[in-house]
Amino acid sequence: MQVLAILGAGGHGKVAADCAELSGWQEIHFYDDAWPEKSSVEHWPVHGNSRRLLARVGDYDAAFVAIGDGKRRKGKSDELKQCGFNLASLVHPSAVVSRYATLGEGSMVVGGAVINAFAHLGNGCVINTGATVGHDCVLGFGVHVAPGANIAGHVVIGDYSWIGIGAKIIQDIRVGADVTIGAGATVITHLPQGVTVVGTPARPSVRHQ
Ligand SMILES: CC(=O)SCCNC(=O)CCNC(=O)[C@H](O)C(C)(C)COP(=O)(O)OP(=O)(O)OC[C@H]1O[C@@H](n2cnc3c(N)ncnc32)[C@H](O)[C@@H]1OP(=O)(O)O
Repeated sequence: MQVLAILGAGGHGKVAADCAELSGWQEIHFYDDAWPEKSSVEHWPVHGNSRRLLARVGDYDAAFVAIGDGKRRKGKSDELKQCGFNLASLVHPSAVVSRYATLGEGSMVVGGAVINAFAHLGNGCVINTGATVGHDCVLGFGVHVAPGANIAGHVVIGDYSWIGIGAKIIQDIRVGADVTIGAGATVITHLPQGVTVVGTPARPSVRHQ
């Protein structure tokens, strides 16, 4: 029996469990640092917090970190690896991942997403529902491409950047690390590290009083 531990019993964890079951994992055990207050998620019991999980490396074929924040996801993934866990990558059966693409460990590709030929994704990336990643793209660690976002060919995206729901990035664009692209934005210029952009064409977000 193939048993997977999922750390993070929130909405992202539920999607991960669904992807895992549909892709052949036979048993899912959740862990969450809100345990014991949080004792279950839907019909899945929560078996402990991350400290408990670290002590149970021999009980699992692999672990998956389902924490939305990319930096926390990376931190917890590193801890698990150092303790000897294999990190699973999860691909929903309705997603299409080119045989010529590479997907880093601890990543998840959700239903209806497409990753095209010669795209290379770092560890801990999330390609969410119906998102597309074009040919020859390079995504760093912990990049989240939210549902329905589209990334054209030859785009480079730095570590931990967040591509908002329904956003578009045209071809050959370079997006720095820690960038946030707002929902529905259209990115047509290179973006420096740490910026938040919104709108079409995407511009730095400014709050008006
Ligand atoms: C399965 C899942 O659920 S995955 C989750 C998917 N969710 C997402 O992708 C969410 C993406 N997040 C957003 O779009 C957010 O609005 C953010 C990150 C852009 C907000 O960034 P902030 O810098 O905090 O923006 P803030 O809220 O201060 O707004 C600043 C200005 O930008 C505007 N703004 C914010 N978001 C957007 C947007 N997506 N498009 C256009 N304008 C926007 C605001 O209206 C405001 O303008 P105003 O002062 O004239 O009203």
